[in-house]
Amino acid sequence: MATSAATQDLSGFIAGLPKAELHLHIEGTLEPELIFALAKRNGIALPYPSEQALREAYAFTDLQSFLDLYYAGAGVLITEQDFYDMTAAYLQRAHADGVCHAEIMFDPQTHTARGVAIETVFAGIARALRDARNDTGITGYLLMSFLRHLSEQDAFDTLQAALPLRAQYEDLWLGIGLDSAERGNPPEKFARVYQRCRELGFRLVAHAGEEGPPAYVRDALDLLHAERIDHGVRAEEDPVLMQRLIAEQTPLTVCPLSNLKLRVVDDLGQHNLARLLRSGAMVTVNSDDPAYFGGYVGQNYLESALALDLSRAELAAIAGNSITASFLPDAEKDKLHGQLASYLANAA
Ligand code: HPA
Ligand SMILES: [Zn+2]
Repeated sequence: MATSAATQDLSGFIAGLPKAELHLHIEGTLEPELIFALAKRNGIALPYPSEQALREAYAFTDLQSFLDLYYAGAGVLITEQDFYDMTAAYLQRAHADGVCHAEIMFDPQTHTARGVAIETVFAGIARALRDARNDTGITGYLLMSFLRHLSEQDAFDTLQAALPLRAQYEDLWLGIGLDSAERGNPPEKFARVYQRCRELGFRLVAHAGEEGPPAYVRDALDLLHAERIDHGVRAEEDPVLMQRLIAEQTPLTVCPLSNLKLRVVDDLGQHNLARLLRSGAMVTVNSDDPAYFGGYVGQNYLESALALDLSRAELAAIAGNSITASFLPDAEKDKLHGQLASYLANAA
């Protein structure tokens, strides 16, 4: 893409915006270089001759074609140090992009199914979060996500296995998510799991309306009691639902480059992000699986701004929404909103 002086200037403005990233799968931050390094460290043979060849395989046609490679890539994660290294690399990049706070999804079932202990997964990710907090001040929460292509029982078993770890990670593990193949795996499949998580006091998010129909968004709200909708872009096809999302200011964690790479939209200029924002929806911009979709959160802001003609005020509104829509305590949100306001005052 063009890197004119104006684009560089915009990119700098975006990097300086204090923001939260709310839709990020940590396994989706595994860059080909790290996949190869971890494969070597763990004595795992990869079916690609080079990092470049792996990157070239990232030509997706839909969500499932991505998920197949994403789960295969995660197969190099074996030790606590592997989970640490992956998470530390993400947090460093996020910090450079002006992310002050990240709410990170992780998929324990992807790892436990391969014989990796759930304790190992939690420990490596959590250690990186705590170190990054000390080193750079970036904060993070964890959203443990259930794979929706697996059974309700598998989700219950995962919850059961994770709960003994809750006290140890109570500063980090705040919520529950739902990801993987959406079509054919409607929210209702996990209504009882979410009910249990709600009773346990977890914050609730769910992917809906990425490839699935608007009814999945409605059911994520009504049956799962999701407080935020991950993606949600297809909600626009149902005007009544859209009015409800606006009235209730339900956050949508939109991921423009993901939608482009997974062919939810044909080109970024046709993405509904700007329309949703301008109609008053609580939209945020996020990277989803940045190693696979061609950009971290700053790149998602930048390419969206260029394709959709988002003004600097609109970009700042999106950053403000990300703070509002986070699960941070109100005092922390106020602090970040204050930082955003002073940044804008100085940038003006
Ligand atoms: O965009 C996504 N959608 C569903 N599941 C996922 N798991 C990682 N990324 C995604
Ligand atoms: Zn996602």
